[in-house]
Amino acid sequence: MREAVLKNNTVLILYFSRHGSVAALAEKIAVGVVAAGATAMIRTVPNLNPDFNSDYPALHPLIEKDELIQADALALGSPVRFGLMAAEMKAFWDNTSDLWLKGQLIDKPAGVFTSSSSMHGGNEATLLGMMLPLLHHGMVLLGIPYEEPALHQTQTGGTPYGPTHVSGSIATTLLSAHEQQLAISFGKRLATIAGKLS
Ligand SMILES: Cc1cc2nc3c(=O)[nH]c(=O)nc-3n(C[C@H](O)[C@H](O)[C@H](O)COP(=O)(O)O)c2cc1C
Repeated sequence: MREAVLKNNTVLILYFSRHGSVAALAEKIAVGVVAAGATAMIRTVPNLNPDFNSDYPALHPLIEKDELIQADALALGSPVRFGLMAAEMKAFWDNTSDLWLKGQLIDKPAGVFTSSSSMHGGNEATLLGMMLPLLHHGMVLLGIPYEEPALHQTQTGGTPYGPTHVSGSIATTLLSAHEQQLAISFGKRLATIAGKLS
């Protein structure tokens, strides 16, 4: 963290996760948010798949749109689904045109995170795609600067576009040390910039 936050801002960490990997990243981002002196509000979105057979019990409440308006910053997470964000998360954003019409998210800092099973399975493409609705809403996008040593060192996940986890073929939710470090650093940065902008 470069500077302390100026007041107790709230960072909304909004994610979808089927097997817990994205949820594990969300928890680490929250650690960074809290370390920077801000409040972490973790929320999820409803499952849409009728065949859904998750081994991950959702631990966090479903998002209410007012919470998105009230938050000072946003970290948005989804698993990679064929190189894109999950339909569940896309459906959430497809239902935000009322906020868009009123410009209610303009100038809020935001960033994105994801988990893929394979190293080159589309995690960066997914992160970039997740940024697009946030840009349409006028949000201020943040990634992870290369001053963070783990970004140079990682042999697992973690990108300048946002935190990632490579869960592997057995879909482990255990994050590597570098993945954890980058998620924490990202949370600190979101909280710090939110404090500067508010
Ligand atoms: C329908 C579907 C599509 C997927 N597409 C990809 C993909 O394109 N590339 C990849 O590496 N992993 C892909 N995966 C694997 C998930 O992204 C990966 O297991 C991720 O870690 C799951 O996150 P979660 O544990 O939070 O649900 C896909 C999984 C599903 C169910």
